Amino acid sequence: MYIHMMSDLQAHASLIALSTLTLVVLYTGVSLLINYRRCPQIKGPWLACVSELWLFRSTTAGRMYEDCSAVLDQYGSLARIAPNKVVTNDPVIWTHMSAPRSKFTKGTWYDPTTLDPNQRNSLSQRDDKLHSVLRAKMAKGGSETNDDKYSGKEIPALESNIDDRINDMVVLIKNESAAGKPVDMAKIAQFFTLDVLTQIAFEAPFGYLTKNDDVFQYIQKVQEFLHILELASNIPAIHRMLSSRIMLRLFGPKPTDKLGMGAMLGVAQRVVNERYAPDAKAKDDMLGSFKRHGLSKDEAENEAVLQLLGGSDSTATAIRMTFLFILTNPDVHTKLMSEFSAHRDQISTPVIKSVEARELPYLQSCIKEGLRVFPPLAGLQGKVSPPEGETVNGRFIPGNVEVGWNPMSMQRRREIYGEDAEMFRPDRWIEAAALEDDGAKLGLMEKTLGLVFGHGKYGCLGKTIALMELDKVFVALFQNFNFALVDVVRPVRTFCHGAHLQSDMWVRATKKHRPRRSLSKHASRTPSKT
Ligand code: HEM
Repeated sequence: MYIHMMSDLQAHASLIALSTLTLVVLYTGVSLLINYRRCPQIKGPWLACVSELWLFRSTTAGRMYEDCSAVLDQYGSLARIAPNKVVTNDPVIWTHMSAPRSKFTKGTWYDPTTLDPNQRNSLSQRDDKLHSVLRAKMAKGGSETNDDKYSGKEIPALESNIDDRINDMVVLIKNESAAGKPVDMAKIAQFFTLDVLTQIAFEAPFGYLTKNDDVFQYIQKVQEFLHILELASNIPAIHRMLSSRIMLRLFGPKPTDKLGMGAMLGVAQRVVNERYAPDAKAKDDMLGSFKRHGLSKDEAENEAVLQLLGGSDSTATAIRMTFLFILTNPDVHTKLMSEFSAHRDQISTPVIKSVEARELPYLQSCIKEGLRVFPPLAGLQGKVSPPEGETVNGRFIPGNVEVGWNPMSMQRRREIYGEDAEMFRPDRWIEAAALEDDGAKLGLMEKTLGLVFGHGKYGCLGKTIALMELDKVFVALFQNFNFALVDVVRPVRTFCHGAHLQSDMWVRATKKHRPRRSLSKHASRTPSKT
């Protein structure tokens, strides 16, 4: 009797186990099928078509950028990287999605770029109406694409502020090299961009260059945080988990922090409070412009800190990589120096003016080529298709699919830039300008290159500032110094987590002796304020 009961129970248990297993297999199979059917028109690695595991694995390994480039090579200009995510390197699709009246909107990728859980900023605002209201407030005149935001018109001292920071950078390199020390150009490039941006945002530079120090350990802390940010952007479930109130209270940046992003929020709070006080005097700078155009106190705080996140790593990468390409291509370096010599009388000292730099075609070609071969921002920046789906450039994109990009493979398209698109060759821009085709080729190249700053309703708000920095920095570096790489085997350490984390770009700098005005007379007199 007992034995009979036991065998009955065992049979029962086996039946339950089998049924559970069958249900799990069925559930998994149906889920994978449902996942697959969300976007069957667009092909990609099988794991990516049925689950988020492919994207998760690639992002945690820090290989998302290379992996997306490889799937685009394999599957064509639209490839699937998750059940409801695809990646593209097609400039027509990318331009279309960000056009002012496009029905595509910002996707979940942007959610983690919210710095304050109670307030979306211009980057993280996904509601198109609210986003355009915010952008219009931040822009002079509120033009549709708002390209004149942060421009010299809104901040009259912008150019002279950048000139002062260029002088600080030259002084720092001069001092280090006079002491016989190698200089880390990866660090110096970001000290420069952070000093420019902290001055624009908070009235005075934090003095990264003058102190030769990572003030608030901002660079170190942001580098640590970018890996998580990329993971949360690519995998919404991780973002939901990290953005819970408890997690934010425990680990989120707080204005009371002594270091990192939180410390920046603290400075932003203090400076904005002063500026928005009832008796505060109006000023002709970035915060003055924010206030004039109706940004609330909280919005101004958020936008001030967002600039640092959006504009310091990106511009620093553009400086580092273009510098490295010029330094390691002797023919390019020689042509650039010849251009500087030929235009010696038209180049202001100690710092070239932006309008003068725009008249130097070879310098401009180097800047364009650096941005092209190594686009500074590499996150997916996905835009969601309208619910009914849409056909763009001959490809149907089903509804509610997030389309991200891979700027590096977009900027190396051979049919646009030539068979040697992989190479840093500034002359391609000069050659395209000389073609007798009514500017067709050059126009296409410039339009495609422009996308490194985004486009239309989502275009970069800091493009004018970034280009002004680039106009000046290479003239200052290569006119003042001879450079040589310290480590020719590994000239720079570089990892990509949406932005490029770069360090250890050690060079030996030797001051050139040229009959120029003394730098010390023109060096910055702006006080540090941290
Ligand atoms: C070489 C340097 C830079 C590059 C390549 C770059 C590129 C970009 C890109 C690709 C976007 C996103 C476009 C999209 O969502 O589709 C963007 C947005 C943005 N950038 Fe930049 N950027 C640079 C420098 C700067 C600087 C210096 C600042 C600030 C002073 C800045 C502020 C912003 C802001 C506020 C946004 C959000 C715009 C919006 O969604 O309305 N950027 N940038």
